[in-house]
Amino acid sequence: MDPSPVKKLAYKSNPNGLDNQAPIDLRNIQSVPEAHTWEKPEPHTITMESIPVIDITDPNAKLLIGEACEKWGAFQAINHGIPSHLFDKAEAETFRLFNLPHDHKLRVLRGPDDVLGYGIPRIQRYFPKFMWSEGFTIEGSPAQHASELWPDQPHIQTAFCTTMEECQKEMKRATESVMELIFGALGLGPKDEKWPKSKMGDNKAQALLALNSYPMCPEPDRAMGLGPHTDTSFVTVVHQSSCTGLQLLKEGVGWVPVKPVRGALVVNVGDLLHILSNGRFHSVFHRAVVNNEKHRVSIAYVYGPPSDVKIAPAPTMIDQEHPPLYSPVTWNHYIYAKSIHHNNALEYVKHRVQ
Ligand SMILES: O=C(O)CCC(=O)C(=O)O
Ligand SMILES: [Fe+2]
Repeated sequence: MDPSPVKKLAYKSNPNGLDNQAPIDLRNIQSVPEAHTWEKPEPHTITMESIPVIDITDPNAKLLIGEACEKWGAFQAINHGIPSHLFDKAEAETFRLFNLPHDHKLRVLRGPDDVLGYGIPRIQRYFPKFMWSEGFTIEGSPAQHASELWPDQPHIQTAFCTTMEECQKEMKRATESVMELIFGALGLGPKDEKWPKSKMGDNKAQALLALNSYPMCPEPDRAMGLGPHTDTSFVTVVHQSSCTGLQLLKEGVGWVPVKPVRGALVVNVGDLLHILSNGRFHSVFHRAVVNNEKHRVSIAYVYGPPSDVKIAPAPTMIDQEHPPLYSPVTWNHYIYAKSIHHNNALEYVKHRVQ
């Protein structure tokens, strides 16, 4: 029996690719090694524009979210009900993990085709240079990994696991509230028979908690925390703490920093939501830059449909002027397509008119 649907996600490693490697210890490095050097990454734009901050309990939230997903492909959600002290605890546990000696973290290194545990970013395979970051991915209880990380400290294992489990429970609840509004913005009401409740119900949605760590970098202009990418998910919900680093690509403007707002969750539209919206919602290119002052961490909840559900443009998004742009695709198949076609994966699932 497979205890975890998420483990089936097709993050296939590339035998010749950089994604097969273990992270190096990025602390105490005096200059950026050649394999980690990004030549002149485009600087961010100086602009007053930034993604909207939306109170999800506002009676207009559905409308505002729809506009934000069209214009930006992202927004910051406030009043989502997750108490700030839970994020303070989760952030403290995240630092506790990434501040461990490097060889301790390597005890829980992800295998080549594993999704869970410690490793380089999931998107590394798409880039010729290493990124200035490390990650730890959780689905459900991280107890097994915690016992390997802190073998003689059961109280630390318990604190880490309890916090991460609580964090997933709360992120799930908040993300489902946001998704309900997003579905509503697409004209898919809670009573809709066809979609989404009937398909997303029974707690079958797949989700991962991804802890990201960006150690201080001696030459931040020659390195990249996470290279420009879109997420494959419906949405990725990010708690980015007080340290800035996340930037979104806005057409005609450039790279726009996402200002940290205490307690807010950054909601990024992923490729599957772009498909569901028949191209109306924008799956946003984003990246994470690094700095030489502060070790930054972020906590991302990657949320998508159950493994057996094919995602296709919603019927409400289709009419004579808006024919379906994409063929139905499962999350798994889409991840596989993306591992081959990278940024052209959406083109690959474009509906081929006979
Ligand atoms: O660290 C961040 O702010 C962004 C994380 C992210 O883009 C991801 O986990 O996919
Ligand atoms: Fe991302």
